[in-house]
Parts: sequence; structure tokens; C-alpha cells
Amino acid sequence: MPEKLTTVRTVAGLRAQVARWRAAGEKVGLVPTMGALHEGHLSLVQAARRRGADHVVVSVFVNPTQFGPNEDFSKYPRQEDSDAAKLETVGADLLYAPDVGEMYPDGFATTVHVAGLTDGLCGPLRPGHFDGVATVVSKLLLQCLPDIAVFGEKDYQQLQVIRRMVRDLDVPVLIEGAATVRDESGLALSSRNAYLSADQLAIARQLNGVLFAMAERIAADPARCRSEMEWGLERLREAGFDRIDYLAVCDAASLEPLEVADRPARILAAAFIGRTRLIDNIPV
Ligand SMILES: Nc1ncnc2c1ncn2[C@@H]1O[C@H](COP(=O)(O)OP(=O)(O)OP(=O)(O)O)[C@@H](O)[C@H]1O
Ligand SMILES: CC(C)(CO)[C@@H](O)C(=O)[O-]
Ligand code: BAL
Repeated sequence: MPEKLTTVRTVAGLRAQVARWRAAGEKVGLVPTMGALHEGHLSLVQAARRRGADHVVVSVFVNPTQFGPNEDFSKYPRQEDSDAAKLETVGADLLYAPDVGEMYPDGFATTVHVAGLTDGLCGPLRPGHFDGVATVVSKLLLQCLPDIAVFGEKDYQQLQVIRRMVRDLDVPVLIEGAATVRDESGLALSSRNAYLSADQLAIARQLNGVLFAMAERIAADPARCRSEMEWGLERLREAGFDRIDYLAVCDAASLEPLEVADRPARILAAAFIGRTRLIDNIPV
């Protein structure tokens, strides 16, 4: 029988529970999130179980250090009660919901920076974002010391950054990526979709179609990267996106931009509708 979901708010509380599972020889999975949970997050809990975790810890922490000064930290949705109810439906075991003081005690002075992979795409457009992510994910991994941690491919650059950070710092955890969960129109589920009006949602729902069309045409002719990017940018403008941060065809591992998709590649995009910034990516 799965245990009922319990909530802990301190590193000591988290470690005490994880220690009990370890003493019983059981494997622990960690799913880091910022809450406002949807089916995409719940799929990560299920993926952790499928990949061998006997118990799954889900962290919910809206991490201030990964938001820029003009970003949506204060309005980011916080809904712990409904998050807990959703986690129960997929049999998560522990909700770890620290406050900012627990995560960043007075005098906190350390930053984890992953070079190279953060030079392009979201990196320069959200200065400091990946330092905030790498630092808080390092802390979450060290606080919980899970056997595996699962992250969504929806945040593809983030996933690559975390893989590199874990490899470089010899963190003893297996990092697993999980496929993007989409709605019936193909729109990638995202907590920020809740900011969109009905008209804006109709625009958002066109993003994935443009990426899938580009992927099909580039797969047929790998030298078409540049012309397909121009085609895709035009389609996104026509669809009504207000600002396109990037639309790029990149090497799937290094995230270097590609002119010719002659190796595993990924098409990645970030675009604004009003003040809401959406991201998506798919393989070629
Ligand atoms: N549609 C999705 N499918 C699979 N995983 C997802 C999906 N959306 C988010 N995730 C993953 O869930 C984890 C937590 O992400 P986060 O809490 O930021 O959710 P989000 O919906 O991406 O929110 P935001 O709108 O802030 O980007 C990350 O590993 C992220 O990649
Ligand atoms: C990994 C993460 C939980 C770190 O705050 C966040 O960036 C997210 O929700 O993807
Ligand atoms: N989903 C990644 C977290 C962020 O955008 O800050």
C-alpha cells in the first residue's frame, strides 16, 4: 500500500524521512518543481517510479534566485493544497516545501555556474537564471540525496545544464529526462499557461505546430535549417506572438546552433504572448 503524502518544510525533516527509506533498502526519487502542478509534473512522479524509485519526493519551491527583476516571481501561482491533492492521486510519498529562509539562510554566498551550455538560448535572455537553477538544484540534490531525479524535456536547456552540473560535480544521482506532456492541441503543459486569456491560448496552441512542421521538413532535408528558421519565425509572427526570443535548430547535446542537421538535433523556441513567456522544443 502506498503511504499517505506527508509534507516537510525543513532539510532535517526531509533527511529523516529519506534515512528511514534508505535503512529499509528502498530507492528514492526526487522531482523538483515550482508548484502549480499539472499533468506534466505528475508524469515525472510516474516516471520516477517506472525508473525504479520505491518512494518519490516532490519539492515545491518557487526559487527567487532564478527569476530576473522584471520577471513573474511575485505573481507565480502558489497553491500548495491543490498541489498536495494532485500528488496524492499519483502516489507521491513526500512533499518537500521549504521556505526561502530554509533554502537561503542569512549569509548564503554560493553560486553554481555551468559555463558554455548557458551561453545561448535562454541564458543571455534571462541573465542569472541558470545560475539560480543550478544552485537550487544542487542544494535540492544534496538535501535529499536521491537515487534518481527526474526533469522534464519541456525545459530542455535546463535538463542539459543539470546533467552537466551533476557530471562535473560528481553528484551521486541518476538524472532522467521525461517527455513533454501536451494538451489535445499539442500545447506543452506549463504552469504559466494559466496566465493566458482564451485569445492568447489560441495563439499559444500554434507554437508546437510550427515546430513539428519545421522538424518534418528538416528531417527530409537536413541542410534546410536556416530557411526553415526563417519560415518558422514568419509563421510565429503571423500567429500573433508579440516577441520571439529565439527559434533555433541546435545540436541536441551541446546546444550549439546548427546550419545542417546532420546529427541528433533539437528545435527550441521561446516567445512572448503579452507578458507571458512560453518555451517549447522537439527533436529532429
Ligand atoms: N508539460 C510538461 N511535461 C513534462 N514535464 C514538464 C512539463 N512542464 C514542466 N515540466 C517539468 O516539471 C519540472 C518543474 O517545472 P516547473 O515547476 O517550472 O513547471 P512548468 O510548468 O514548466 O512551469 P513554468 O510555467 O514556470 O515553466 C521541470 O523538470 C519541468 O521541465
Ligand atoms: C528545476 C526547478 C524546480 C528549479 O527551481 C525549476 O527550474 C523548474 O521548475 O523547472
Ligand atoms: N520551468 C523553468 C523554471 C523557470 O522558468 O523559471
